Amino acid sequence: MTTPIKRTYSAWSNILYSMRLHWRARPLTLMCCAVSALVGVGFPFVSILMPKIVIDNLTEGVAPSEFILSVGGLALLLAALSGAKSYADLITHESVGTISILKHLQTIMHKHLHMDYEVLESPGYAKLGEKAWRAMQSNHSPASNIPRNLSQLLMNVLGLLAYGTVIGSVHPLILLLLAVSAGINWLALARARKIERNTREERSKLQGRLRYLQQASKEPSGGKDVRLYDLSRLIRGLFQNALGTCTEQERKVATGDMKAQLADAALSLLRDGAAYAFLIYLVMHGEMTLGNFVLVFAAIGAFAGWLSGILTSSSDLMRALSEMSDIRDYLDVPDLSNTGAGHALPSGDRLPPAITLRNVGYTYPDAGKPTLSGIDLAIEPGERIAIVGANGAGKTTLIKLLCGLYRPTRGEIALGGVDVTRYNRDEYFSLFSTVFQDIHLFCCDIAGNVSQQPPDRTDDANVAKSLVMAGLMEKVSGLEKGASTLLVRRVHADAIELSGGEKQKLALARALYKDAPVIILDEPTAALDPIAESEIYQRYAELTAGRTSIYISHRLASTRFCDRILLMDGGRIAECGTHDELMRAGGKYAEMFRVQAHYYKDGEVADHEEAFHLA
Ligand SMILES: Nc1ncnc2c1ncn2[C@@H]1O[C@H](COP(=O)(O)OP(=O)(O)OP(=O)(O)O)[C@@H](O)[C@H]1O
Repeated sequence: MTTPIKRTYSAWSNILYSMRLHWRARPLTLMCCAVSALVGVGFPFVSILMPKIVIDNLTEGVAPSEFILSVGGLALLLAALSGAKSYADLITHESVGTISILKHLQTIMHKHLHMDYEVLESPGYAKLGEKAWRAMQSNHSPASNIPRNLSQLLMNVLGLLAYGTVIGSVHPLILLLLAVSAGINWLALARARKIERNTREERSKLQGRLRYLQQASKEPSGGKDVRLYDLSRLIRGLFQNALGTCTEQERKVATGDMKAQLADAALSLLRDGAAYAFLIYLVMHGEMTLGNFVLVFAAIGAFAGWLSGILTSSSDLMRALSEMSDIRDYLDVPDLSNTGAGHALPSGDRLPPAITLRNVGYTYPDAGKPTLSGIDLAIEPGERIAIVGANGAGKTTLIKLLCGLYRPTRGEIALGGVDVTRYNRDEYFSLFSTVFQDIHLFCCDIAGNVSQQPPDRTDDANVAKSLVMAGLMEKVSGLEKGASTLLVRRVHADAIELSGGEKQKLALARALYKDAPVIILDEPTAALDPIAESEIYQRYAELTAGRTSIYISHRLASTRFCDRILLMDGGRIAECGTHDELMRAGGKYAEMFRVQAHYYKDGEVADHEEAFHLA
């Protein structure tokens, strides 16, 4: 898997996407956006029309009833428009950003839960994520407010047209003056937006780093090292550095914005001054009525507002659309595996057919060289395989490939002769019960952590049986609420904490509960005490009965109860055979075994070995 590709979404595509999202969630918000735009022009227009009508009526000496009718009618219209605007603004304010954020959070959660693990883990996807999270920082972020941006833009355009018509009817020269100043303003704003665009990638990266350091400072798991190794100075230094660069970048953007605003203010002063002088000239020479003077005077003042409104709202819209692309890039990363209908899984027999690896290789995304290469292996149904090897030899990577979390970048893995990529991904996952080295507990009770299902779908008898087999029942039955005891204190105040070994037993119980035809255990006893470990060895045959099993361990002696041992070295299977065969071969396995055996007293080794033979 390579780094996810950044797509290009046109402005129209992002607008449609956003409108569709809001329309599906709450059509009223879009209607209110439209109302807000129309009333946003109508209300101020009627407001500046009113003084003209009052003056015209007075200077023309209309009848009092006609005066009251026209002015009263306008006053009522103003009240109605004001009410409509308040209501529309209330709805759009309250809903637009919130709808967008909630919808995206929901979609992202769904995406995270269902996407290919390989993509989820890839650095390229994490980079896309930084940008997307930045774009969704709050319900006020631009990308969350596209309908409001559009409404603002529409209002400003309509305002410009309406007021431009009024001003143009007096003298087109005034309009030309206003248009030229708008052009200059646009250039200043475009420059500011360019700075913002050019620094966005860097700012996202920096914010990602800041978030990581924040996280590192508060994670209890890392808190021990922070204190005992006095890491605080290092973390603070890195944080200060990132913060300094981040502030510098943000300042660049703010300075660009400020310059654009200053240019706008200076131009407005010049432009309005010149236009007002021209109006005064027209009135003094009798070329304009007093009523029209009042109207156009007010229109010119507001015209600048519509103009800068267009510039600001279109620039905000561009930014919002560009940030929307960041969100969609993140959401639209495609799955690589087959999530549709797949080849039917072999059924009937409980054991899955043979799993065959042919010349399998795997290179991590963005890694320079392959982690695994040239793996040829046929795992027979019901076979008990042990995988051993030095740190970083590729054992965990191999099992991630086997259980479908990764796709080989070379060669093929087949189940019953069928390339596993042809099976539906989730159906294929159902074949495997796994215990990985890093164990995650979920914020539900112990039973839920074992069954990985909601309470109504949890088989309590199976939970109890799995806990007994994993050696955790003694602990659980000693708890006041038994298997209903909650885990994860960060979420539940009355939750309990499990020790490292207890977590490992819980993970084993989880694997046993699932009861899949293939069980994969990656150093499942690393955190167990010697008695618990020995019990697992003795029960290994029972635990894996009727299943194909793969067992990774650094304690070579513990792998003797397996049918076959694979020794991995440098991403390849270097040796393969039974314990006796490998010892006779006198290769790396024999060397590693002797190094370990050396640390056991003869008697202990003998006891240990006896236990293995029982399995
Ligand atoms: N997500 C990853 N991205 C990039 N490289 C990785 C990733 N996971 C592991 N590696 C690299 O792949 C190599 C093999 O790792 P793997 O975890 O498969 O080794 P292992 O044999 O299980 O090691 P150990 O005995 O320490 O658990 C390591 O050198 C590691 O740096």
